[in-house]
Amino acid sequence: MTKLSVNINKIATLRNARGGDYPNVVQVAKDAQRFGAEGITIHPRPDERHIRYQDARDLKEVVYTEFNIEGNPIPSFIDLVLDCKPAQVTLVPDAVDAITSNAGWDTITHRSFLKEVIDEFKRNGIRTSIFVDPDKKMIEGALATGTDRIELYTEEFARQFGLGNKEAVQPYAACATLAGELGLGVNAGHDLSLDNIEYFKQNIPNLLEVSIGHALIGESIYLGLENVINMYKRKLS
Ligand SMILES: CC(=O)[C@@H](O)[C@H](O)COP(=O)(O)O
Ligand SMILES: NCC(=O)COP(=O)(O)O
Repeated sequence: MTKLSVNINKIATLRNARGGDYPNVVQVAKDAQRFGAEGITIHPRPDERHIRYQDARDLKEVVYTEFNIEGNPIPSFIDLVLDCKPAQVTLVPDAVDAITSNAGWDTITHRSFLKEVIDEFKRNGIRTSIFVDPDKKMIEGALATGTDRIELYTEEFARQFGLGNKEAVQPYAACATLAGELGLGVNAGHDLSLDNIEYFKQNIPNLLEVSIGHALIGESIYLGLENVINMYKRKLS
């Protein structure tokens, strides 16, 4: 079974557009779980352009499914995660000024840094995942960091699938197979959508979890959040 973790960054984007507290991210997290989400993902960025650090603290009180906090492990992020103690932390090497996540870790170059950070999270009982491109060398490098899981960065798959190139799933399938052989769990995310999720799921062995936000919230404008969550769950079952 593949778990659906709903990324609610875009709810915070909408809230922040007016400076108030509507839509309320805590209420949306509660509702998403009631509608069937098996996890809630947030990605607090240093400029707090959407999710704020305080949101993470508020959400930890209501997320009874799997709480997943993503981000670049700068000192303030590490402190936040250790304070919130989510079920999972996903490490993403995003630059402060990146519009969105745009690359996976070089797990070879950054091995000792990742290992140090991962050790600290694991000592605190937090499962770790690292965001990686579908490159076998990076999966092998991930093993040496001590991480529990990898998250396959799926933007290129989504782009190619949209162009009709279904073969683009192959490097992801090969990396998921290798990760399984090495004992690493496999998550995936970025630009997954109702259009591409079923094909991705069918082709990726042992896919434990997908985190989906941008498309899922956009689709919910037309189809409603409850309906969309259940559509994803059917495609992932
Ligand atoms: C890690 C990742 O893949 C991202 O998709 C991210 O969580 C989305 O971040 P933004 O919502 O800031 O684009
Ligand atoms: N880890 C990926 C994620 O949380 C959501 O990415 P996207 O669906 O907003 O592209």
